[in-house]
Amino acid sequence: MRVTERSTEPSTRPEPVIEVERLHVHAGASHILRGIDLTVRKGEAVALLGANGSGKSTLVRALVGTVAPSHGTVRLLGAGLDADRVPWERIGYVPQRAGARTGVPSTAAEVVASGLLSGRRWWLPRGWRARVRTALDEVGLADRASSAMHVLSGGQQQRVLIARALVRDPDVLVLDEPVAGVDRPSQEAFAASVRRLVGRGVTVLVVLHELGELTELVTRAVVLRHGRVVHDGAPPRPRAAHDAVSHRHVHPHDDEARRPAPLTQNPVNGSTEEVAS
Ligand SMILES: Nc1ncnc2c1ncn2[C@@H]1O[C@H](COP(=O)(O)OP(=O)(O)OP(=O)(O)O)[C@@H](O)[C@H]1O
Repeated sequence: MRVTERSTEPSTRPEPVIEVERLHVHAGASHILRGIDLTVRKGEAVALLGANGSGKSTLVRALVGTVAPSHGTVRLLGAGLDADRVPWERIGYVPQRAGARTGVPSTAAEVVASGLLSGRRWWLPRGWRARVRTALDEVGLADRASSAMHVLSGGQQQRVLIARALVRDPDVLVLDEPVAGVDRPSQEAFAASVRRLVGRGVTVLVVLHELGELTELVTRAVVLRHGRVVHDGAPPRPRAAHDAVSHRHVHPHDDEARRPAPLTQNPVNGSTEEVAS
């Protein structure tokens, strides 16, 4: 009998937290995601970049189960999305342009507390006030707990929504353009919280148009173009020459786009370009 040798060495790589394999998403006749493979491991801070319409939000929505794949698989924290065993309480999600207006005037603390409710649990857990306070403190809004949402700036409202995701004390945080159009203090507060979270071993996947305040923090960038991954590795470096708004971008055709290449990022609009060799 032939015995297959297997290594008894424990793997030193952190375990995968997000696993996407051959993911395709269609919407009507549109083929939006065209075979995405992506593994994010525990403790990574990954930026998902790409031009408008490249599929970033669709990928994130497929990850959290709000968009159904037409083909392929998604696993979160080791559980397949299709098997309905994902521990959602360990996952924080901030959707793109999440509306803070509910029709009912709510305070920041109430909005954050709603993050402690889940599909199966309609009551707040013991100690919820302290958790809400900690989450608001995390985004620099400890003093605004009892402020009504509508009196907060757009950036502060967005920070409250981030606190709503943080109040679960998640192991994984998925954010879709959390700082788009928000004021500078909110961007800085956001970067500071991500830094603390990553320091605690939380895995972060964040859709961004530009790395901005997160430049030093993000260790890996995944760039989408036309529904495909065209770069997965070191974050693109901003280049001074691209600062000009008038700068023209080259968008290669699909065939060229399949070839991964080193990229630089236009800091103005977040689009990426291949480095001239
Ligand atoms: N439900 C839908 N029906 C039809 N087309 C859709 C649907 N959702 C997304 N799309 C299209 O799929 C493409 C990818 O959209 P998606 O929002 O994922 O891109 P994105 O990279 O997040 O863009 P942005 O940076 O502008 O947010 C776009 O062309 C969009 O118009």
